[in-house]
Order: sequence, then C-alpha cells, then structure tokens
Amino acid sequence: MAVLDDIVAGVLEDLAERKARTPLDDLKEKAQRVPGALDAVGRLKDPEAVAVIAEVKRSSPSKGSLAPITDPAALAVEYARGGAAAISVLTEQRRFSGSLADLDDVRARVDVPVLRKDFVVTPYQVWEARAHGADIVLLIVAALEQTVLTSLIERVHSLGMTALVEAHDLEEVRRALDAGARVVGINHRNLKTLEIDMTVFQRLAPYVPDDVVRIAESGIGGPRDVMEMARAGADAVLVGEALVTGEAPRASVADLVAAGAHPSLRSVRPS
Ligand SMILES: O=C(O)c1ccccc1NCC(=O)[C@H](O)[C@H](O)COP(=O)(O)O
Repeated sequence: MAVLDDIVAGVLEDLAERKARTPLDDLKEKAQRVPGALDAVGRLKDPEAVAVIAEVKRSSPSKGSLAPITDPAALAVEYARGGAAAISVLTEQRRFSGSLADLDDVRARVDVPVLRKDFVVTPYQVWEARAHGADIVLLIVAALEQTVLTSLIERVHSLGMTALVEAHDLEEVRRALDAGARVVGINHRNLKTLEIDMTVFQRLAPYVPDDVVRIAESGIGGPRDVMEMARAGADAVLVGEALVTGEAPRASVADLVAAGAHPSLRSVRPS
C-alpha cells in the first residue's frame, strides 16, 4: 500500500472514534461559538515578501521522531515572534504525533492564521477544523476524488476558512485549479513514496495563475531555499523539519523571513 493510502486508512479509523464521541451537530454548535476565521490569503500574498508558514511537527513517516515539542503553543509563539505569517499544526496522531489539542493550544496563543495540517477527506473533519479555531485547512489532491475535492473546498470556504490545496504533479495542479482552489501548495515530497524532489515547485509553479497563492512545501532547509523558491514564483513557503530540529526557532524563522524579503528579489517578484 502507498504511504498516503496507509496514512488515510489510519486517519479514518481514528475519525470513526471521534465521530462516535462527538456527533456532527455538536461540532457545528461549537463551530458557531468560536471567533470567525482569519483572512489567510491576504497574509500569504504579500507583494513585498515571501510569507513563511512555520510548522509544529513532532514526527513524520519519512524521518520518524523529530522533536518532542512538549509545549506546541510556546513554539508557535516563538514562530510568530520570528515573523511567521501563519502556523501549521499537524493534527494527525499515528504518524505525526499531533492532535486537535495541539491546534486548540496554538489557536489560543497566536493571532496569525492557523493551518490544520491533516489528511482531511470528509466534511466532518472540516467542521472539526473550524470548531478548533483553524483558519486554513489542508486538502491533498492525491487523497481525494475530484467531486469530493470540489465539495470539500466549497465547504472550507463556506465556513470562512481558506483551503490550501496540495499538489505534486501537473495533473494534480490542474485538478486543484478546476476544483476552485485559491491557494495551491506544491509539495516537493511525493506522498506515495516520500521521496523529495526540490525541482517540483519550479516546474509546476508556472501552471498556477498569478491570482492564486503559490506555496512551496517540504524540504526547505534555510534562507537559500527560500530565495530559490521566491525566484521560482513562490508567495509562501511551508517549513517544518528545519525549524523543529534547529536550536532557535524564532531566529530561524526570522532568517527565513529576511531571505524572503531580500532586496535582490524585488526584480523577480511581481509588484
Ligand atoms: O513529512 C513527511 O514525512 C510526510 C509524509 C507523508 C505525508 C506528509 C508528510 N509531511 C507533511 C508535510 O507536508 C510537511 O510536514 C510539510 O510540507 C513540511 O515539510 P518539511 O519542511 O520537509 O518538514
């Protein structure tokens, strides 16, 4: 079984337990009570600079354990102080050691948009994201049939959130756009094999129109990578491992933010 299929199978088992504990109607009520979602598109498409989405990531299928992260909110606060435009919180339990409690904690402590990073394949999970304060929801094209992708994007947007629609090849980019994505994440990581190919963003970004937010995801190790992605047309970068395994998350984010606003990029970024 491909890695992605295996992850989604586990996600569906865990989801069945949560559904048994919390009926959808209760979740909808909770979603009415939380503050409205923040505008993410405005934060992620700054003509002056590449936005940095900093990720709270304890472990991963490709690398195993990365960092214990006992206080995800404290880490997120450091990221925000370093200038992160948004915080990504992995909520998948089995392979990433994340949880909805992490999302709650982070939401309560930062005022930048928060991304629920999970394997969302049902409307219930979209409601969950909103009920736990998410502003952005990841939808992975490779995990979804086209009609389901389209309806999940609509559901995310109808709840005031932003869908980050993730693709890894040209067909997936086209499917994301056809389905109504306004924010497309191009992942260097192939979620079926876990291989990283750092040329993927450069090759696919030209197929994403200028009025759609383009995010380069995975394998970004430092300021040089951010500048390379900026030259290839990235509006934002999503960074996990390099930040959680480093010594100083706030300073590391600040370095990435500075790279994304480097004066030499002015001539290559549309104004
Ligand atoms: O990180 C993995 O190994 C992984 C495996 C299978 C599905 C998703 C996976 N990661 C999720 C992500 O998209 C990354 O956490 C995110 O892009 C940040 O990547 P990185 O900076 O390389 O940690």
